[in-house]
Amino acid sequence: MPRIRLDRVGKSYPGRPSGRRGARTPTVALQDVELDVAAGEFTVVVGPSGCGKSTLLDLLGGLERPSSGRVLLDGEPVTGPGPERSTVFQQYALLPWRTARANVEFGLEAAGVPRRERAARAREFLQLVGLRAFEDRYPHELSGGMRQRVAIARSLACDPEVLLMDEPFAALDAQTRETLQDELLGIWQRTGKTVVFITHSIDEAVLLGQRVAVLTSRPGRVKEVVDIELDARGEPGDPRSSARFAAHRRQVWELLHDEIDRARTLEREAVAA
Ligand SMILES: Nc1ncnc2c1ncn2[C@@H]1O[C@H](COP(=O)(O)OP(=O)(O)OP(=O)(O)O)[C@@H](O)[C@H]1O
Repeated sequence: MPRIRLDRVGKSYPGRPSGRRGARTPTVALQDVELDVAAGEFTVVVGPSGCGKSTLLDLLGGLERPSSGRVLLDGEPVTGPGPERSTVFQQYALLPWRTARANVEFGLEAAGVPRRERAARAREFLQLVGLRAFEDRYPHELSGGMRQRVAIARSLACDPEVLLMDEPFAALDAQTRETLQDELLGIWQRTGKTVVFITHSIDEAVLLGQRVAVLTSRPGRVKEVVDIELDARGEPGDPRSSARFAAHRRQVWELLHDEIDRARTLEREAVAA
């Protein structure tokens, strides 16, 4: 049984009232999405802007309910958020009045973990993301990359089985982004978590994903799932410069290209309407 199964999932949002009668045309964000994610797998989702990627992650996180179809976790329908899933967002949602360590402890408090164990676990996970020396710093004393590391440590400290990541590195400079990509891969290899990761970057998708699911323009469906085979993953040298990386990159780009064009046309039509 897959850890996650999206079974013909659709999601519509009520549209804004428009016209003299105030009629609402619903926005169909996702339609008939089929996707399985095995336990321990790193799956990346890419797709044109507005095709429903964040919606997909919200459904997995239990923050939204599907309008049709089923979202299953270990065979059971997802009915809300749960401790076995944790989301990392693009903007590091840290509490500014808490130190790095207290931010990591935050989720553990909610889970009822005793104080001593909280402190030890928070330190362990700050160590894992290379921030042990910064545990007493407040968010405003940390760089963007460090803050995002704290957010990742906070998610991991609760030991979720599934890590949901919504463009977690998008706001970072290129160098910090590469460092965090490498760190995340290392953490994933060590911990064996199931990861669903959303990105706009094809390079990031090919580097991180064992599989890359390419969505169509809205309403988003799975156009194709590309298996990424990068032997270089465990080898010395940067996998980004391998010939296989370039081939996968091209493959994903070709799948995405038409969808991005279609999404732009739809956007232009919507503006003109
Ligand atoms: N709460 C909401 N109410 C109404 N419409 C929404 C809501 N959330 C998302 N949408 C619409 O659903 C569609 C999909 O949005 P979503 O944010 O999931 O796309 P996305 O692929 O993550 O976009 P981007 O790549 O630009 O971040 C968009 O047309 C968006 O306007």
